[in-house]
Amino acid sequence: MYDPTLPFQPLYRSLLSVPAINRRALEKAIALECDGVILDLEDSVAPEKKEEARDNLRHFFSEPRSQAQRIFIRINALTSEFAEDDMALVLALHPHGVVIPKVESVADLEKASSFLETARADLQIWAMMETARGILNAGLIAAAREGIAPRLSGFVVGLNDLRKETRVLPRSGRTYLVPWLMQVVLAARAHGLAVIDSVFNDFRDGETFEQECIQGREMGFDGKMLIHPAQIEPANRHFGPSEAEIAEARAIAAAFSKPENTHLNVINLDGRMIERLHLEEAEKLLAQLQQIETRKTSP
Ligand SMILES: CC(C)(COP(=O)(O)OP(=O)(O)OC[C@H]1O[C@@H](n2cnc3c(N)ncnc32)[C@H](O)[C@@H]1OP(=O)(O)O)[C@@H](O)C(=O)NCCC(=O)NCCSC(=O)C[C@H](O)C(=O)O
Ligand SMILES: [Mg+2]
Repeated sequence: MYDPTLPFQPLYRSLLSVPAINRRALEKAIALECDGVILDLEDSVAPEKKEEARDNLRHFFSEPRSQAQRIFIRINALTSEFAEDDMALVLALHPHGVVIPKVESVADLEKASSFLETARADLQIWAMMETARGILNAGLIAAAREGIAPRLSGFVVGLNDLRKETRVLPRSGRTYLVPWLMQVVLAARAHGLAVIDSVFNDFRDGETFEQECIQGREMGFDGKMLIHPAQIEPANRHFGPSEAEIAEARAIAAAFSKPENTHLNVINLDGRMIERLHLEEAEKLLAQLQQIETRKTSP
């Protein structure tokens, strides 16, 4: 069963992007059931509105808000004239993490880390994987977590930028993009990062969105970056454990807890070979379920 001693793994099923310039959306975001919000200072804010958007975030952080949501700030590109002021804001507001757009190299992470030298150790860096160079270097970038960028905690794919640069057309099933998506997942998993699938722009097309969530989950993503509140419920559903997975995890945990199986590493469960690695997976899934249940009841 659920073991409270397992390390705390935050939920990242649904990360909603909220334009920092949109006060109404910022107000609404607090009460939404997404696992996290990405307060966006980059693409959704016009250049002349950046300072007003930063002011909105100062106000947002001064208000009481849900402890259940992870809060990220997406800054402008490190090469832009806005990055320094954005990072100063991040230092002042202490979100859970800062999302760096268009990360292409380890040097980008070094630069981001240097801005945050005086920040609390738990302030995370998340990197957007959304350029051709970024995807090519995904393994090296992820490995920086074990070297010069220990704050690095997650990747978020950005397909709008990646499609623009590579000219891959938006087609059903994301056929030509799948190898690059899998490269990002592989790099993230090799170095213990969370990994989040890209936004889906047609927020009124719920059916295709659900298919993309199913695909993202099958590819190994932890969750999806979202642009609209209507996408939260399906993302939470598809990136959370299904009824069948819960039943299976419980059956595996129950089987290994039987006295006759205590000293066995491999057992026969209804005609299938089950090993202790499956028990670890089952325990992780049940821990995630427990967190989801707790979220429903916590303010
Ligand atoms: C896309 C939108 C501009 C649509 O907004 P709107 O026209 O207001 O839609 P609705 O009328 O359907 O909205 C219904 C209510 O929901 C609120 N709302 C909408 N979106 C959000 C949101 N993101 N967060 C919180 N609340 C939201 C509206 O205010 C309405 O409320 P009410 O007034 O009570 O009825 C809009 O959805 C939007 O701006 N979305 C986010 C855009 C964004 O953040 N873009 C940047 C991230 S995308 C990205 O990162 C791409 C990546 O870099 C890449 O390369 O791929
Ligand atoms: Mg982008």
